[in-house]
Amino acid sequence: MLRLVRKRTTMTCLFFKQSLPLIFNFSLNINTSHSFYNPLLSRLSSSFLYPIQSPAVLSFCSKPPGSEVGVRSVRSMQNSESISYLSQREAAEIDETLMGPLGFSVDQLMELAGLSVATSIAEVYKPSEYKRVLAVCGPGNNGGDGLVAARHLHHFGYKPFVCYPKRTPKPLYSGLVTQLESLSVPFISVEDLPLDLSEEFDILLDAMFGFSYHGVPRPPFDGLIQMLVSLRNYDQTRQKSPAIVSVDIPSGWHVEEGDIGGAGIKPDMLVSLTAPKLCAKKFCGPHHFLGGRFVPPSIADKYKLNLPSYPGTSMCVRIGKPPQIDISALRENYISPEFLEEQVEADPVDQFHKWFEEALAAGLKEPNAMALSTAGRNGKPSSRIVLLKGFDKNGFVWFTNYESQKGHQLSENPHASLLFYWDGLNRQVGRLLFAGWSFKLS
Ligand SMILES: NC(=O)C1=CN([C@@H]2O[C@H](COP(=O)(O)OP(=O)(O)OC[C@H]3O[C@@H](n4cnc5c(N)ncnc54)[C@H](OP(=O)(O)O)[C@@H]3O)[C@@H](O)[C@H]2O)[C@H](O)CC1
Ligand SMILES: [K+]
Repeated sequence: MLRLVRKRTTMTCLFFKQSLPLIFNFSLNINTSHSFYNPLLSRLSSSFLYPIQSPAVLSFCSKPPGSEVGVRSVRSMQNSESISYLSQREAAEIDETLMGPLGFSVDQLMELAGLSVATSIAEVYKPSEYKRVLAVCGPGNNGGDGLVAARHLHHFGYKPFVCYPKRTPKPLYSGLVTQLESLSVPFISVEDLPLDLSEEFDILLDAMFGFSYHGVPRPPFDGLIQMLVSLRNYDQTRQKSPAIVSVDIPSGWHVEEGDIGGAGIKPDMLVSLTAPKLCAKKFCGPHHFLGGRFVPPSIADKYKLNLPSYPGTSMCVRIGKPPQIDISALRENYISPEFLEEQVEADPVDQFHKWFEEALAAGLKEPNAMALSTAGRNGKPSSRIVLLKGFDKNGFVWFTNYESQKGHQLSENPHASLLFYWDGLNRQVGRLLFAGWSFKLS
């Protein structure tokens, strides 16, 4: 039974299962991760190939043209040549102004600085691959930033460890330590650190010294800096060595001149705070970020700061171009809970419902976005992202325009495929195959 009722911009497609029982085919394929092994996948696929038992009505209606969700603006590239750099004196002066006439407290600024560091790390190093973070914290505020960052990283799903050999007996610092202890973040003494840090950690957070560093490093920081230096050279051929992330200044570098002598730490990531210091011009690692989103216009004007603007609600912004990426090396190592055959719902729609609830609960962005693939009479497939507007045992509903390519293709060829990609749940869920569409326009 095929019914077509036309209205200007909307279309509802209905499938009446009883009238087309032989050509209807509905399956749900599951691909969650590498832990989901193929034999099971193939059995599941075949077991799901059955007609829906209830009277099937699959409908989809259209949105008027122009009502599509707006395209998000793409973050513009920042030219690192035009960025402002601060001298050591200017950095200290800005700090004093912020915490004097401008009414900030050190706790506040440190919290924002540490959060920026944690979010910068999360932008580049996913906890699925870079879980174990050792924060090496110094005696001053740079060390405090490291303690704050470690706490946020814990909440972001990383496993932080802290080496904090010269503790500052001020309430701010002891509070930060207590907060980490309450999260069971382990503190490791210098003596207990493994000789080869690369065995035990995926990220080394260098929060030893910031813009007040001077002279040559005193013990135990001389040794700690050497551990980071010996660990990492750019030409190293290890499969994977820990990423070194420096807070504000690579520790041991001259604040203005940089790595004098060239034997210092070579971080993979530098998170400059407020504005990059002069030494950051010498930074040639792949990831330079700016954090400390608290600079008021009076400071920016006074120091003629030319800094990239932070996108949206982000606490960090990349400076300069992202490194060239080897597309063939782009790969996540997914770790997902085991998924066994006996856990699968008998009805694929029930299974989908369960997963959709999980995707909603996980707070994923637009979990109802799905790739719809169709092919017209000529058999050439085309895919696009559409939004699921509802589903039940009768089918899945989305909006389309009757005059659109997909509208034409579906009217010529009723076969379609839906695919949901739920990143964050490590789940590429569901290929839903339909056949036997009929169209009702409303
Ligand atoms: N406005 C901002 O951007 C904010 C940045 N923050 C962070 O604060 C640091 C600057 O913090 P500060 O406490 O002024 O300085 P440092 O963290 O660099 O360290 C000072 C301590 O280090 C000792 N020190 C200095 N040189 C050496 C050395 N060669 N060997 C051993 N120890 C050294 C110093 O001791 P001294 O006795 O030598 O004075 C201090 O104990 C900035 O870079 C940001 O990371 C804030 O968190 C928020 C605002
Ligand atoms: K540092």
